[in-house]
Amino acid sequence: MIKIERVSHKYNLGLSNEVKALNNVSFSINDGDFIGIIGHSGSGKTTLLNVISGLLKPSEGSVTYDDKEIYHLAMNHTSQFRNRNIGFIFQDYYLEPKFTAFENVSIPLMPQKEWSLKEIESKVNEALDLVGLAHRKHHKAYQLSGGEKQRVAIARAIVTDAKVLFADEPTGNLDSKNSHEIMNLLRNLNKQGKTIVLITHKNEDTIGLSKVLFLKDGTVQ
Ligand SMILES: Nc1ncnc2c1ncn2[C@@H]1O[C@H](COP(=O)(O)OP(=O)(O)OP(=O)(O)O)[C@@H](O)[C@H]1O
Repeated sequence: MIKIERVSHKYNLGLSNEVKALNNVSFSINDGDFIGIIGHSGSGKTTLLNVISGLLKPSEGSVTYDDKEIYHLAMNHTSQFRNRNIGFIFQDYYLEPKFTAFENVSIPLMPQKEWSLKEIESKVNEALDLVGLAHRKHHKAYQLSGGEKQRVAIARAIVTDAKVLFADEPTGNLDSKNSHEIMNLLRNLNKQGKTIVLITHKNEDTIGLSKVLFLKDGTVQ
């Protein structure tokens, strides 16, 4: 379970110029939830996602995973915790364009020296199979369509067996057919036990989710 308690965040731009991006946000995420975060541009969605996922220490408040406060861990433990437990999916995919689909998906397994090359190969193949892209594994990322790129990014997010997936507008660059397919893939991963936190602009993406939070000016409505 993830608990977000009294989280506020200010970006300090110097010369007493600051932006209050989050204001006293509290909610919890149960294991197996599929949470949607929706809100207008600038309402604080990405800031909130970065705070919950351990990328951005908030100015105030706490984020705990099973009673472990992530921002109290030593810096290297926070990144180790993220690498093992959390997968990220972004609107712009962030793939290495000249790496193959297979190589892109293998990247998160590299810092965890516990895997042999054989184990890495089987995990990557399994993840690519799960997203329906086994037949494109030797394609370089730049040779893939947008929908295929997002599938590779999802395979990369799940290859470490991460329990929680954070998806920041994963359908933002896709047409409606591909968006629908990516949302179905995320729904299936959720049915298989992944906890998912999704940021979206699109109301239709939030249909059937366990909880939808509407953010306005940094506050949950
Ligand atoms: N690094 C930063 N430095 C200063 N201000 C920032 C920074 N990042 C975000 N902000 C400001 O914080 C507020 C919330 O931004 P955030 O990116 O969280 O919103 P968002 O809801 O994700 O927006 P969008 O839907 O447009 O991506 C905005 O007013 C933004 O200008």
